[in-house]
Amino acid sequence: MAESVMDNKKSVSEGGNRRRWAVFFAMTVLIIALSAASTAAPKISLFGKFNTLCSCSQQQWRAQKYTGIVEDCCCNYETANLLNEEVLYPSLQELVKTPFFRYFKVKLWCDCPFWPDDGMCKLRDCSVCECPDNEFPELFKRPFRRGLPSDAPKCQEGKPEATVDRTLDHRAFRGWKVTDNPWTNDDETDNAEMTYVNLQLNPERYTGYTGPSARRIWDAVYSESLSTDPSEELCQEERLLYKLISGLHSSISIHIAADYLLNEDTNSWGENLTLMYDRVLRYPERVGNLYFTYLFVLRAVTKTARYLEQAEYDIGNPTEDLKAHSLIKQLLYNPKLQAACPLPFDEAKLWKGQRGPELKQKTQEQFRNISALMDCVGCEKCRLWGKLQVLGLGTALKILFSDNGEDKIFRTLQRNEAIALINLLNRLSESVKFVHEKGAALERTMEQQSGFFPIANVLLAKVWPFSSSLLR
Ligand SMILES: Cc1cc2nc3c(=O)[nH]c(=O)nc-3n(C[C@H](O)[C@H](O)[C@H](O)COP(=O)(O)OP(=O)(O)OC[C@H]3O[C@@H](n4cnc5c(N)ncnc54)[C@H](O)[C@@H]3O)c2cc1C
Repeated sequence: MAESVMDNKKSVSEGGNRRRWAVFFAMTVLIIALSAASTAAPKISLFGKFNTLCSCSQQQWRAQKYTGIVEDCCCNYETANLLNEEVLYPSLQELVKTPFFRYFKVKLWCDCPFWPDDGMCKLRDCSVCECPDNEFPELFKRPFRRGLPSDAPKCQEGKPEATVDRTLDHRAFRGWKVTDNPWTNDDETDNAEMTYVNLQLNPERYTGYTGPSARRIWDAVYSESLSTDPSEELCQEERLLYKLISGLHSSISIHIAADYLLNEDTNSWGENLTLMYDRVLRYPERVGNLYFTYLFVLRAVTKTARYLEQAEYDIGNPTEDLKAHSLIKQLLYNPKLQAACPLPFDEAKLWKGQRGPELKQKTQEQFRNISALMDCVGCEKCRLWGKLQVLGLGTALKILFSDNGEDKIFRTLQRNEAIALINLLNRLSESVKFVHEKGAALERTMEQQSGFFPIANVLLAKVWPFSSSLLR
């Protein structure tokens, strides 16, 4: 009897346990289903209200996240993407490979005017590599044959003792002037410490430059570009520098992520999409600023069309010279570009108010300080691309905002400025292409990944006390 009562109790208790486990199991399945549903399509709030977005319209929303006019510009995202894909990206990719556009003159060994150099670069890839003799344009070599040491005609990147004869510059690029750019800190007319770098051999990619040194540069650059309180409403002129720098920063981050050292032991390189999402895509403002900078620089390039078309691309190789010239014309006078986005950015609207001249002067000083900060970048390759792109921005600013009259500006455009401008546009074009092609899918994936666990956690937190009480 006692045994049967015990058996009875045991079977009642086992039956109860089975029920509790079944309830717990059902709850768990429900949580997983709800979490998956919430990330897949319709948003279901915990309070039972359905978000009106259906799966399809949500996808549309994502695809059209960057739509309409790019803020402060005269061209929309859709046109910018289309033109980039069909016209600018293919032409620029070819153009930057030509000898004229791939050799950049730069002062790499510089003293930081603000604080001691604290180079934090971890990788060999941080340093700029030498370019082989056979890569160098013949015309560069000629003056050396007339008296200079015979081992001189090579790129001297990374070697402070190597210098480039200034007569070289004039001979190689007849018709290009050497004048100082008022927007930048470096004296572009001073060839003394300049070296030539083959940009094709020094791609902008992950270098391992990180930590307090890099952070200090960016912090200083942003505090210079936004001297006003960011909470205040800013006019377009006051936003200009911040947007240009932020767009450039997005582009640098995209290039780091697109060519990342995935495994140092095996030296394998590839895309780091998580990094791209974390640094750029999850912030729509940074993506918007990338498009802004792209259109701003594009406007500067199209504004100089007449001059760039007539300039000499003579590096001593008639085939290459012709190629550079015809690619430039192809790019500048592309009918699609002229029809779809004739004025990517309207510079005539700026500096008009009473404070216009004063604001312009202030902006120029701020930009000169930003350009001086590039001498503090503690990684040679980052400094190379930082200097090139800041000179490219300075050239765009000079083209769009000089008071000297168009002819004078164009006549004082330097070869190195044209190289910086075109290479900067190419970098931005690569970044825009990357964002356009991979951005939406990447955002979806990342949001799904991060969406599942928080929702599951919230549900577990709500359901767990109840279900665990059932288990007791
Ligand atoms: C001029 C320069 C060139 C560089 N070039 C290279 C390179 O070629 N290769 C390389 O590996 N590293 C390069 N670096 C370093 C790289 O940019 C980062 O600083 C580094 O990878 C560390 O990144 P982080 O995650 O700390 O964020 P960082 O990119 O250093 O950003 C610092 C802070 O700036 C803000 N921020 C970031 N992006 C934006 C944006 N688009 N708009 C507005 N605010 C933003 C955020 O608050 C962020 O926390 C360069 C640095 C500088 C200053």
